[in-house]
Amino acid sequence: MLRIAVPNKGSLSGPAADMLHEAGYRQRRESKELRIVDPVNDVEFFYLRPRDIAIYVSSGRLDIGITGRDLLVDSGANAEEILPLGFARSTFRFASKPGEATGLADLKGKTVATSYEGIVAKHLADSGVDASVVHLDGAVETAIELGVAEVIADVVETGTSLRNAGLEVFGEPIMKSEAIVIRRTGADIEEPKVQQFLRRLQGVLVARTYVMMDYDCRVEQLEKAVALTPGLESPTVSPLHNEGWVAVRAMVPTKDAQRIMDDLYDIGARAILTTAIHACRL
Ligand SMILES: Nc1ncnc2c1ncn2[C@@H]1O[C@H](COP(=O)(O)OP(=O)(O)OP(=O)(O)O)[C@@H](O)[C@H]1O
Ligand SMILES: O=P(O)(O)OC[C@H]1O[C@H](OP(=O)(O)OP(=O)(O)O)[C@H](O)[C@@H]1O
Ligand SMILES: [Mg+2]
Repeated sequence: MLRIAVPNKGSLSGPAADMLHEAGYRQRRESKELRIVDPVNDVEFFYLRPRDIAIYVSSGRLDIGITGRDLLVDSGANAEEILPLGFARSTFRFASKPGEATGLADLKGKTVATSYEGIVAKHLADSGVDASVVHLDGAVETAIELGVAEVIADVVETGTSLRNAGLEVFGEPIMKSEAIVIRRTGADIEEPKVQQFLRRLQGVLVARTYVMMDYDCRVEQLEKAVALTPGLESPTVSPLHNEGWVAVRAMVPTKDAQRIMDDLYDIGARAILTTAIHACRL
């Protein structure tokens, strides 16, 4: 049975459970459940603190985990990213009161408050900057106002939390993060059960980012039309009863669908339809 660690709280937990549900796995009904078995799919899910997941997976007792890239790096655990999942996207950045710092060099001798001590200490050491780090569990934006630190290093998504605290980012982003699937470093990812799990999640990712597009066009316009909708491998082209016309079917990225429909219309394609993809295996 495949044993999988899933975040039980915070920004990662809801989207991770949604993705697993979309991939056809049974998920817990109550937030107090700490583990459930999905006998149909031969999988057991363990609901753990996001921060602890890399540690459990690195021990080898759990086969796979879903966590954040920043949490994996921060833990220093012996686990590696095997699939990015596209949600809980954020950057990890330094911030201070406006005008207090413009780059890493300004950190010398200062105190940096963060919940991600591992990332920050390594970044400072790699950059040869001598600054102290104070660990806080969360709400680190307040640390400057309350005199615990002059600088913070934290997760930034919209920037609202920083703005509300009157702080500004400075320097280059320390890292970009998103939810990822992890496995113990060096463990076999070709194992059939692991591959099947990854294919299911990849199917959800594709279903979320592509739509199916169908349209009719004149044979003379086919090459131009196909250039607009090349599909993943190659579009399906079927003859229509009306001579000189064909029906074309191809997957297109959802974000480009409206523009592609306009371009197809302009070259004479008609009956242009898009439909959602609910699941797929590429
Ligand atoms: N506002 C946010 N937008 C996107 N991703 C976020 C946000 N806040 C945290 N994350 C991501 O979520 C993961 C951290 O999850 P974790 O549950 O520890 O923190 P949290 O979501 O801040 O929850 P809490 O602090 O309430 O426990 C990290 O990968 C981080 O990058
Ligand atoms: O740029 P934003 O969109 O404002 O998002 C970033 C904020 O979200 C998270 O905080 P959370 O609400 O999880 O509180 P925490 O600091 O206690 O973790 C993170 O720690 C930042 O504070
Ligand atoms: Mg948080």
